[in-house]
This record gives sequence, C-alpha cells and structure tokens, in this order.
Amino acid sequence: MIELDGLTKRYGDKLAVDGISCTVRPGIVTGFLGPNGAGKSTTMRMMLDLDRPTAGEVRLDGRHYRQLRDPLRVVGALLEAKAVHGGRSAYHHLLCLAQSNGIPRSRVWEVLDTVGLTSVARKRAKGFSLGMGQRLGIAAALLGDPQVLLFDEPVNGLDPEGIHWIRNLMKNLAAQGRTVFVSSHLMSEMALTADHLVVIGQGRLLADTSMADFIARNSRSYVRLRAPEHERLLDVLTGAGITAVTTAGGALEVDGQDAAHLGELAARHQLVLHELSPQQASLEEAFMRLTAESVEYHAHTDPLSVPQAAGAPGQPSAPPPAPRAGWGADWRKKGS
Ligand SMILES: Nc1ncnc2c1ncn2[C@@H]1O[C@H](COP(=O)(O)OP(=O)(O)OP(=O)(O)O)[C@@H](O)[C@H]1O
Repeated sequence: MIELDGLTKRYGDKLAVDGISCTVRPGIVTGFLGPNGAGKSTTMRMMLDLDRPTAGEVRLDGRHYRQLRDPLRVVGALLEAKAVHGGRSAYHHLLCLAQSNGIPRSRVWEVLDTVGLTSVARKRAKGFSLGMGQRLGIAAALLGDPQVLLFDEPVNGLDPEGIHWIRNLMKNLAAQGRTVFVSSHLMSEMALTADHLVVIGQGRLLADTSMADFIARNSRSYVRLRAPEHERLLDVLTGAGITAVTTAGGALEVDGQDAAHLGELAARHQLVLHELSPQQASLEEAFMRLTAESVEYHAHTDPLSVPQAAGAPGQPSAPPPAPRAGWGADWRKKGS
C-alpha cells in the first residue's frame, strides 16, 4: 500500500505537487495519469525519497522510505530506462544492487529469467536496445521481491510484444497481491492495464476512482439508433417523450435511455432497426475532458487543444478528439 498524505512539493514559485492525499491499494493495478507537467514524476520521486516533500508525506506499507533498511525488498521502481552503468553486464548490474540490499545471488538469475534476459546476462548493458534496457530496469525493480512496485512510463518506446509482456507482468504482480502504481501517457494501454486511476492536473488530485467510474463520470454515454424508417422512429421517440438528435451521418442519438428500452419501444411500433448500440467514450476522451482545464502546455497549431468527449446533450456529437499533432512538439506555455 502507498499512502500519500498532503504531499506537496514546491520548486521556487512553482507548486509542482499541491497537497495530494490518496491511498494506492494492493491487489490491483493503479494507473497514474496527468497531462505533461502535472507532477507525476515529482510525486513518484518523492515516493522513493529522491525528492524531499515541502510538506506532507508518503508511506510505503506504513513506513517512510528513509526508514527502510533494505529498500529494494519493500519497493521496486522503474523510473528511467537505462539508468545503468553501461560498461557493466546485466548480471553485474543486478548483482551490485542485490549485494547492497542483502539479496542472494541466486535471485539475480531468477529475475533475469523472469524478464527474458538470461541469454544476454553477460553482455554489456550499453549495447542493449531500448526494450532490453526496459526489461533490465524491471528486473532491478523485481530483485527484492517487493510488495510495492512503481513504473514510470514503462512501455515508452517498446514494440507491441514488449508492451504486451509488460501489461501482463503488471497484472500478474497485482494478482499476487502487490501494489502496482504505473504512469503512462498511452491511454489505450492504460485502459487495458489499470483497474483504478489516480489523475492529477497542475499538481492537484483530480480523480481517485475505478476505471469504469472514471469513464462514466467524465464522458457522455448515449445510444445510437439507425432505422430505414428514420422519420417514423423519430416520431415514435418524440411521442414517448424521448429527445433524439439526428447526426450528420443519419443516425439518431439518445441520451439517458437504456438501449433495451429503446429497442422494445421500436419493436412495439414494428420498426426495423439497423443499429441499436450503447456508446461510451474512451478513456482518452474522458481523460482529455477532465484535464482540459489543467493542461499546462497547449499546442498552438491544434484547434482541438481543449477537447470535448462528445457533444453536449441535445447537440450532435462533436468529432472525437483528433490525435494531438503537436503532442511533445511545438508547445508553448499556456497564455504566452
Ligand atoms: N527540479 C525541478 N526544478 C524546478 N521545477 C521542476 C523540477 N522538476 C519538476 N519541475 C516542474 O514541476 C512541474 C511538474 O513536473 P513533473 O516532471 O513532475 O511533471 P510530470 O507530470 O511528470 O510531467 P511529464 O508527463 O511531462 O513527464 C513542472 O511544471 C516542472 O516544470
């Protein structure tokens, strides 16, 4: 379990983390989301005592990091890939870590096997690909068989096989009853991996809730219908006191109604339906909707930089947010 209690970090004028309190529970994967500059890395660094909080505290299974005699046995972290002495072999890198934390040599071979690096264990880490470097970082995190695991952007730059592997690894670690806390900017990946979400924006806690609840609360859900007798369906719906909006594509969208109820209503009027589909926004849309106000950097080339998940009730749907062409490039400070 990780407990954050009023956790605050100020760098000069900049309040990077602003009084965050929450508990990251064991047995599930908790995703840590926030726009660029939200304070995720700073929060994770404070969890590992790499940065001192200005106020508040973090406890890992009830203790401060500083109180841990062999930290790797309590918490494992992947903060930065390739934080490795490049001249050392994978084996020696892990052996040094093991020896400084009272971990037996045999465990080094176990974790090398877990991450699939046994065959290159004696090779120098500087020749490793990005994916191999990530696997070595994960081996280091697992070395002490810790109950708490932190992963900062673990799938960055990995190929689909590597992403799949890390996803399953995190799920398995959580299924073993460990606390797994993972940050990522890849929403589709997070949607597949995390059960619970902690979302921050400009250093403040915006949400601490289950994945399903987060999407439901931060997006519009509606039912889409298509019928060859479009006008008659519209009349039937209106007659039943149901507001339906015709989209540009010729479908009808209805908010706040159960799909089964709408299907039965159409059947009672002998209306053929070609589509009757409940629609729910993606995690990405829900995230962008929640954090639109707290995005620190906006791309000035992107007109959709304040995104909408869908049209407001009674309005035709807004187009889904376009992939952010300027994400990571061409940024400027908001308001500058
Ligand atoms: N050492 C530092 N000195 C001054 N300001 C800092 C320092 N580290 C972080 N900041 C500022 O604190 C804020 C939070 O940064 P942080 O790196 O924690 O955000 P993040 O959510 O991890 O961002 P990203 O998703 O871009 O990695 C940012 O405005 C950043 O510029």
